[in-house]
Amino acid sequence: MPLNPAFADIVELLVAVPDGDEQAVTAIRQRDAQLTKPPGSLGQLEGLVEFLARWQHRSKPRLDNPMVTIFAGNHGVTEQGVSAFPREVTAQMVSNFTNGGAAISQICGLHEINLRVFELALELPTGDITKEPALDDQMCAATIAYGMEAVAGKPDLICLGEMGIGNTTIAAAIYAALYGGTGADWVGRGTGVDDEALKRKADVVDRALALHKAELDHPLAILARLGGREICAMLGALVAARHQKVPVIVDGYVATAAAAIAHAVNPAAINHCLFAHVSAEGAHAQVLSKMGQSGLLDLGMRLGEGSGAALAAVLAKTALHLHDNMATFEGASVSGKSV
Ligand SMILES: Cc1cc2ncn([C@H]3O[C@H](COP(=O)(O)O)[C@@H](O)[C@H]3O)c2cc1C
Ligand SMILES: O=C(O)c1cccnc1
Repeated sequence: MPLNPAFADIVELLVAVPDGDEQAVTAIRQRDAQLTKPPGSLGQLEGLVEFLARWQHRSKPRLDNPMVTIFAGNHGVTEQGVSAFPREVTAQMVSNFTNGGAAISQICGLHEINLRVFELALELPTGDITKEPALDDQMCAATIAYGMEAVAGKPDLICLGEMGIGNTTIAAAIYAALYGGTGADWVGRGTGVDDEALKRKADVVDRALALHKAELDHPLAILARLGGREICAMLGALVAARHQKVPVIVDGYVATAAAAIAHAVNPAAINHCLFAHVSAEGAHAQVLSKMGQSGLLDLGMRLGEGSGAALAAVLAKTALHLHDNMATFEGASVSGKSV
């Protein structure tokens, strides 16, 4: 089927992505070589500073205004008994985020990271993907556009997180549609479903793929048929960030689905994204490897909410602090490398 013209703008933004700033990276490497440590000894922390410089297009990157965004949406597929928790929890957790009681609220509070929650029509769950499309193309495109607003406050780093009961099933369906295989290859326990519900999740993915198979011929068609509002909005935030020179840290199994859609349109569209961690959920490691990526951390986490991404941002803040504040060999009168 020809792609709906509603998606023309987003395709254009995903295809015409700006390159990173390699001069800024060179400046970082020059300063790093002067710092009082053996070259390379801070390992991936050095790479984090280069990542910030390359995608902020600044030889002196800043993290004065890092932001975690949580996009929240509800899913018709919860009718199929695919989550250990009821749908109402999505809205309840949105209150918990703003009241400070959620894990992500505490991580952000402790480390001075801004937290913004975007509620996406929680009273209007998407269509049950075993029976109908999740969203129509217009609504999908409009929600992608809405997600672009996330970069309006000029954050210097954006962490993509989500909340949506049922959305690990949705992410699994997207991965199965993009990469092939059956539901069983991609589903995991999400909020902690038992063996029976795990089988049900796999079956739900298989039935959804069978129902929509004639219309899964473009990554954005896959997103509309199978996706969720929060995944659409995360895609919008991701691509807007690239054009606004904002590096992105992608959270876990669910947030990665937005990056997978972008990658399927244009692999270079996710070059400004860092994948925070390998989630314990389902086949997250395989998804990352399909995109030629790996997770920075591997802590056995499977929460969502942007929690893994926020922890990666803490490491990025630390890495940048070291880069900015360590003494040079000359300044501290420490002898440089002798051989
Ligand atoms: C209290 C609570 C807090 C959460 N925070 C994130 N999630 C995570 O779990 C959900 C996905 O799992 P499933 O597909 O099994 O429903 C998402 O909302 C995700 O962000 C939570 C889930 C619960 C129950
Ligand atoms: O890794 C994730 O994003 C995840 C895992 C389980 C439940 N919700 C989210």
